[in-house]
Amino acid sequence: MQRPRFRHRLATAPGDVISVFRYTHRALTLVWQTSRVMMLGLALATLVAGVLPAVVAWVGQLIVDGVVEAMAAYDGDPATLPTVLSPVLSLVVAEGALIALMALAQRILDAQQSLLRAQLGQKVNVMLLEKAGELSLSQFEDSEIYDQLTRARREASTRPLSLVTRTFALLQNAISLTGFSVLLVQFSPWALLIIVIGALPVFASEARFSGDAFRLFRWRSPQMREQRYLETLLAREDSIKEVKLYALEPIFLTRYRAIFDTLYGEERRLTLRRTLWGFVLGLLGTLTFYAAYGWVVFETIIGALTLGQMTMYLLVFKQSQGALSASLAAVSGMIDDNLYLSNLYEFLEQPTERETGTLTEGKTPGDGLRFEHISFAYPGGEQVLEDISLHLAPGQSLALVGENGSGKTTLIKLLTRLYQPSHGRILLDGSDLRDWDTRVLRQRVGVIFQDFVRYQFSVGENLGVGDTRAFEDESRWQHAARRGLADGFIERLPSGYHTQLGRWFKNGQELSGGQWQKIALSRAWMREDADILVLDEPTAAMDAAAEAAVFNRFREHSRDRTSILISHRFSTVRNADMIVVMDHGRIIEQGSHDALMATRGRYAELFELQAAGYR
Ligand SMILES: Nc1ncnc2c1ncn2[C@@H]1O[C@H](COP(=O)(O)OP(=O)(O)OP(=O)(O)O)[C@@H](O)[C@H]1O
Repeated sequence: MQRPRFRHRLATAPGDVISVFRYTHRALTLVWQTSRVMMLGLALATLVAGVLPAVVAWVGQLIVDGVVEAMAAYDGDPATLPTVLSPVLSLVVAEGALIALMALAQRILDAQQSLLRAQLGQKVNVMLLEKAGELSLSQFEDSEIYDQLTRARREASTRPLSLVTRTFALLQNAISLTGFSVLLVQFSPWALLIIVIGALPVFASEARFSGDAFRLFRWRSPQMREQRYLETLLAREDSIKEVKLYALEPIFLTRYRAIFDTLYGEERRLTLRRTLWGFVLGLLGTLTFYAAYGWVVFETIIGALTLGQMTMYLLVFKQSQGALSASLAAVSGMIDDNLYLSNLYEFLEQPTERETGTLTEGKTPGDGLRFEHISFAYPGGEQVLEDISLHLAPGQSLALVGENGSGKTTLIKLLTRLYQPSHGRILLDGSDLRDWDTRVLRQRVGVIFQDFVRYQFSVGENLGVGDTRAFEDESRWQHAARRGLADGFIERLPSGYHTQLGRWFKNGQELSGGQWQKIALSRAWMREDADILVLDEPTAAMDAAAEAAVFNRFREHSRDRTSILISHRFSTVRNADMIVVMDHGRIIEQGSHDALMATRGRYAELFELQAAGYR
């Protein structure tokens, strides 16, 4: 399979370098909102951990000079030993205590970070899921938005904390550096310059490569998604049956490997370049350090520095170099985090369509449902519904028939406002669906789609999802199950309504296709307030006796409700008050069974065909 190659350095506008920090403030706010106490704790521990190294270096100098002085003062008389020793020893104790304090500050920092990481990960994931809930169905079906969501879920939950940690690391190292600079400047201001010059090239190359790494991450996210999908196919119980029977593993695995090979190739190229440049430019740092080393040694030999000062300056040189490169690494890490956060915020800022109106009641209650010249095309797709007009009075039953793909389910998606018509309008009780409060609207409509969800929950909860207010109400479950004719088999299950369904969790019980459909039907019956019931091929998996029983029960309970039934079985369709025959998105015939049979059109033809099949 030919796959596009990633080209490094796609586009970096000059403004990017500054704008790259635009999310730092937001990340800080996010962490602040998550836990003020911990953020303050982090700041304090950072300050302590930042100041201490310079103090330790200074005490170190005092110790060495103290030792030299004590050596000179000690005249061999053991009686004077305590007086000579005690100042130096107390300095040693002080340094030990400082080191212990530093270790404590570091531990506290680590502990706070790991707790904050957990809290923030959860917070960002909830933000992402809440946002996902606000997206419209067409946004969900947009592969770019889906990519953004996947990328954000994979990376972004750890990035806000990482950004904050790095901001603090930068502060900590900047504080240490200031301390070191105070000491170093006394030696020579040039020494400072040498250190800065040594560190800059590595930083520049790191910043550049992290930009490249991010662009690579973005570029490959569709392929990563494809890989995840193949993993799902190969490792999940609902697909593994077919994969095994058709012996698909080799094909899927080959594809899986091919994707990896392309991605890995790009990653290797980048890693190699990054390592090579990191090493070469890092040598510059080592070089400057040893130049400074030579200089300090020289100054000590000619007597300009004491031995204590030499030890201190060498330590300070080493540590300031460390602190500087840690600061620069923090900055380049911050650039990195900002890039990944840009992805998170791009997703969170995706405009969502205003989904809801305010109406809770129509202008002319009792008018029922009206489709007026409805046309519709899925985003980026062709027209699938054309000029559909229909009126359905309360209590009437409608059956939709037509070939596969003729637009029946799409019509229901428009009725439930999962999509908006491209032209025309749908009225409920005289008011446009767009003006209805979607929550009220959806409470009035009970729908079971062909591809209803088989939740890996208990039986009762699988019914309860039909009405969130009665999600855990066992008597309502039982009532709904009786209407959907599911009560019989549910009561025979090991734990009745509390039996876990599906195979993902412990003691899960799998149901047959027909049993699942009865669960779905009962779920629709949970909607007691719904005055419009829609069943999209609800009985395709049931045996003939079960189907007949379901429809008798359905008619009995839906007498005062409007019902819409989609079915390919004409025996169930014939009893509807009105039958609508669809073809390529248009209505080609409509009327009662008898009227349609009398006109001897498409309906009559299809009905005869099915009837002949049963004879
Ligand atoms: N989410 C979607 N995005 C784009 N096109 C879609 C989508 N869902 C359906 N379609 C297209 O819309 C057309 C109508 O599909 P629809 O599901 O409404 O048909 P149907 O009459 O319910 O078919 P069936 O009897 O097979 O259930 C089909 O051509 C299909 O390819």
